[in-house]
Amino acid sequence: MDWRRKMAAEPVFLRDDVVAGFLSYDELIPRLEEILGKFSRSDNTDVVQPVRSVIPLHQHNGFMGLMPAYIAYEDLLCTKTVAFYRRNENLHLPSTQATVFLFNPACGNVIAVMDGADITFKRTAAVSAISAKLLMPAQAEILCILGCGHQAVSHYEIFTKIFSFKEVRVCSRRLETAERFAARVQGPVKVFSSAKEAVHGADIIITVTNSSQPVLFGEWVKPGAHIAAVGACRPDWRELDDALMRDAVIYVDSRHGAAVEAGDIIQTGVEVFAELGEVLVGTRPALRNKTTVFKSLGMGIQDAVAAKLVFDKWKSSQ
Ligand SMILES: NC(=O)C1=CN([C@@H]2O[C@H](COP(=O)(O)OP(=O)(O)OC[C@H]3O[C@@H](n4cnc5c(N)ncnc54)[C@H](O)[C@@H]3O)[C@@H](O)[C@H]2O)C=CC1
Ligand SMILES: O=C([O-])C1=[NH+]CCC1
Repeated sequence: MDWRRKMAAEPVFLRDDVVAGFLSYDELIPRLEEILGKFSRSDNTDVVQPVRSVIPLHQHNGFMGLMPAYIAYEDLLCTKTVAFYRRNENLHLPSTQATVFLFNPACGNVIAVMDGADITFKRTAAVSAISAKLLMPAQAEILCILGCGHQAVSHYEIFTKIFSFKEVRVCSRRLETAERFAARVQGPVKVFSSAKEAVHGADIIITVTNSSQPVLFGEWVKPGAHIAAVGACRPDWRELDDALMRDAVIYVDSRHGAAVEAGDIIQTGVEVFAELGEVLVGTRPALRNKTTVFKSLGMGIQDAVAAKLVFDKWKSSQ
């Protein structure tokens, strides 16, 4: 055969239900803690992840991001493409459309293509849960989730699985979305029509909206609360107001990512106190007694470790 036509083995394609079946929070959380810690070490050379490159698709009210990552000590090479379309909400399609590619790092050929929806939902919620483990008040009784879409579901799942709250509250832009959410999830939840009332007295607040304007205001927030701010991942999008950003201690997943993408940080000019990984490895403290914000943007290394868990499970099932 002509050497120029020689092909590597065909990649396997793993559908969303297959990926979901192989991805558990119990395995994901320790892997995420490990990789976040390694990423944030000052002597890190092993975990390579450029800031996501993004193409805005103004005509469709969306954007597409490319999220490559290489984890040298595991020889793990991965890329996710992720698109986010606000309009999909009205079309009853997931707003996030993601595909994960795993490569053979020795030759560059693709070994697996996976639907990336479940990976994106679960790893994002798992990282928020890690932030809460480190930063929420010791006696956290009330959890409030603002936004009732796909991320809200995975966040509800993991937060109610690993913590016990006296009360879980939700509020979305439309009351019927919050009511649909409450009917869908397994477990108690109180639906609110006002965000201000929903967050009153909450110890932990998760913002998972597709809003580009603040949905959470400092004057509503109980001092000492922890906020996991998951939406607003564009430099011109906001979820939190200036007062909250200025009063809180700010943690991020990646300082570089935050400086380029986090509207809440860029527009207020506040200083980042620490990366979550720095807290995990003990080089920066977890200031649990202060009001804390974890500004999450999502990282390619999170997708990479999740995809490896899925691929290894799939391989051993063959
Ligand atoms: N940090 C990370 O790693 C990731 C962040 N995201 C971001 O998370 C956000 C949520 O994603 P999905 O749940 O997939 O989107 P989705 O479209 O499924 O849900 C968004 C929800 O926000 C609600 N909402 C919009 N404006 C609101 C307001 N003012 N108050 C309360 N609720 C409001 C909508 O009604 C909807 O229920 C998006 O901004 C997305 O870009 C998504 C993936 C990963
Ligand atoms: O990390 C991720 O997959 C995303 N962050 C914002 C939109 C999608």
